[in-house]
Order: sequence, then C-alpha cells, then structure tokens
Amino acid sequence: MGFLEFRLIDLIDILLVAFLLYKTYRMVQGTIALNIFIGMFGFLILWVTIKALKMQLSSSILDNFVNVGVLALIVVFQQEIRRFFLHIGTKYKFTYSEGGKTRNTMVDPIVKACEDMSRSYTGALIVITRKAILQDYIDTGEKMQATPSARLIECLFFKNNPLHDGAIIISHNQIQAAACILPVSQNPNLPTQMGLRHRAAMGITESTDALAIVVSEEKGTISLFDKTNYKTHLTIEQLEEELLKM
Ligand SMILES: Nc1ncnc2c1ncn2[C@@H]1O[C@H](COP(=O)(O)OP(=O)(O)OP(=O)(O)O)[C@@H](O)[C@H]1O
Repeated sequence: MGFLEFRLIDLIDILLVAFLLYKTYRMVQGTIALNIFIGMFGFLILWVTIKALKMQLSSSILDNFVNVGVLALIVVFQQEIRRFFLHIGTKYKFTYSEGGKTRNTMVDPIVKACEDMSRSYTGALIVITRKAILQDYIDTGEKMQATPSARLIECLFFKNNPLHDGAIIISHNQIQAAACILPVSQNPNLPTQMGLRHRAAMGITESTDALAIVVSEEKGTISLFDKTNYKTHLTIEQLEEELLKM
C-alpha cells in the first residue's frame, strides 16, 4: 500500500529533477563537458554492474573513485556550475543597472567602428559586460578609462598599434582595458574556420554573462557571441539591433 502511494510532492520532485537535468543538458550541449558527462555516466554504469556482480577487488577500487566523485564533479564542471549560477542570478534576480539612454551612447561608436573595421579587414574583439565585471580579464590587459568613440576603437585595433592584439573590454560605458587575454573555448562544434579570436569570444560568453563582437581580419565578417550562442555574417543593421536589445 505504502509502495503505491504517490503524493503531489513526488510529482513536483520528479518534475524538478527533470527540469534540472534538462537545464544541465542544455548547458553542456555542444561543449566538451557533454563528452565528460557521458564518460562519467559510463563509469557509473560500470560501477553499478560490478557491485551487482559482487566483484570484490574491482568494486573496492572503484568505490574510492566514487567517494571523491562529488569533489571531482565540482572540479571538472567548475565552468558549467559557475555559468549555471550566473544564469540564475542574471535571469531571475537582477536587472541591468545601466539605463537605455546611456547604453545607446556606446552602441553607436561600436557599430560605426565595426562597420569601418569590417570594410578594412581589421581584426577586432570587443567584449561588453553585463553583470559580471570581468576584473580578472581586465587585469590581463592595458588598463584605460576612456569613453568609447569609433575612432578610438579603430585606433586600438589598428595593426601597427602595440595594443591591437587581444580584446578590448567595455563596461559602464567606458573602455576599461585593451589587449586583454580571454579564455579560449574548447567547444568542438565551432566551425573549423573560426580561429583563436572567435574561440576567445565564445570562451568569454561561456564563463561570464558578457557579450562579444568579432570582426574577422581574414573575411571582414562581423560575428556576435552571447550566452554561448553565436551569429555570424551580421549586417551593420543587425549588429545595431542586437546591441540595442542587449
Ligand atoms: N585568448 C585570446 N584572448 C584574446 N584575444 C586573442 C586570444 N587568442 C587570440 N586572440 C586574438 O586573435 C588573433 C588571432 O586570431 P586568429 O587568426 O587565430 O583567429 P580567427 O578567429 O581566425 O580570426 P580572423 O578571422 O580575424 O583571422 C590574435 O592576434 C589575437 O589578437
């Protein structure tokens, strides 16, 4: 009788687990973490089988691995866990602190600079922050506090400028730093023609809530990376539209 008892709270429990599993899958989908996830699942099946067959020696060895399993999970999925909490925090708790009016003042120079750099095949990587301040990444570059203008952004990425390598980071309507080094994405599903500049743009969206724009030096194309997704071959109008609704 007790075995068949099914309460409303059990239904909620099952739905919650299903929701969390779905969210976890969406988060690791298309990243190297999915392969690790599958590997761990395989290991778990092996462990359960060995237990069921009562294989003493193998079981005692695998037990030790399983005992540190939670810690190992935290270490291996550090980026994904970080992103998960960041996603919850950004989506459900906070609102963006900058008003629409001030935001627009930096959209115009960025769009104009991208238009010019795309025409002149000047490689560029521009990061725009949301909630996360990205201090760790700002510290890797040359700090500056400058109001963005199209000419300044273009100067920063001009080939002979010693600061042209790496990314500029814009936050609170100021260019905070240039020549910043970003984390490089390991996503195996990115097209092979996307090199390190594009992977660095994807990398920053995987570990923070920032948005990144890439102008390709090779093709002159403009791509936008946001929340681990990307859109490429954007027109200037599309770029502007995306930035305005950011
Ligand atoms: N980790 C990084 N963080 C920031 N910028 C980086 C990083 N790695 C590479 N870059 C930038 O990318 C440039 C190399 O770009 P690469 O040609 O490999 O990329 P790409 O995606 O093919 O871009 P493009 O289409 O412009 O050639 C470097 O000169 C540097 O400016």
